[in-house]
Amino acid sequence: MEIEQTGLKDCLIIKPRVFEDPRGYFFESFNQYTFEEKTGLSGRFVQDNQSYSSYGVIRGLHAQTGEFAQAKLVRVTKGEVLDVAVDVRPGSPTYGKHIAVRLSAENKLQLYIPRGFVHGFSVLSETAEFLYKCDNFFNKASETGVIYNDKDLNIDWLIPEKDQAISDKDLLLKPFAELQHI
Ligand SMILES: Cc1cn([C@H]2C[C@H](O)[C@@H](COP(=O)(O)OP(=O)(O)O[C@H]3O[C@H](C)C(=O)[C@H](O)[C@H]3O)O2)c(=O)[nH]c1=O
Repeated sequence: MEIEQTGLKDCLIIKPRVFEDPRGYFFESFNQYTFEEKTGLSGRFVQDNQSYSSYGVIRGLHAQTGEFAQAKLVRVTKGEVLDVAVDVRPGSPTYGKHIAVRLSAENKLQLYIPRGFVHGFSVLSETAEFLYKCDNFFNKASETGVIYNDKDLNIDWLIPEKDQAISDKDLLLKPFAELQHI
């Protein structure tokens, strides 16, 4: 697997080694030993999640706070998304900066998002299947986030406003300026 830095400390783009042959392809979507050896980060994940969304859906920007903060290793197994991670780590030199990367079943790229980031994605294809590993368990009481169209973050989700589909829950998320540190 190859690691690409994003400019946000420990937020990494991961390109797995894909073995192709006349039957199709094979790749290790996760190997704890290889992950830890290549990244120098903990590869101890405790929960796998999967979501399925249609074109125009924007999920996020979400995080869990405090002792339930989560690092995530995200990938797409059907379709394509624009995956966005925003650094909100206390004292980070890149506080408020974000990375946006296209993840797709085609490119098989993964994004490792450390604890202390809010995370979201927009669906660029007709549908998208989104899988991710978390290094901490779900804890509803610890959920927080930033509204997807925050003016300070000014994220380009690559989805025309008329096509955007946002949950009522996400419409209630706070502005970035009001977010307490994760
Ligand atoms: C996240 C989560 C949710 N749920 C339940 C709670 C809700 O009744 C239902 C849907 O949850 P939610 O609307 O929060 O799902 P998403 O909007 O996809 O949330 C995720 O979206 C962004 C992209 C993230 O990075 C987070 O991991 C996560 O917040 O699943 C669980 O039972 N376990 C869980 O770990």
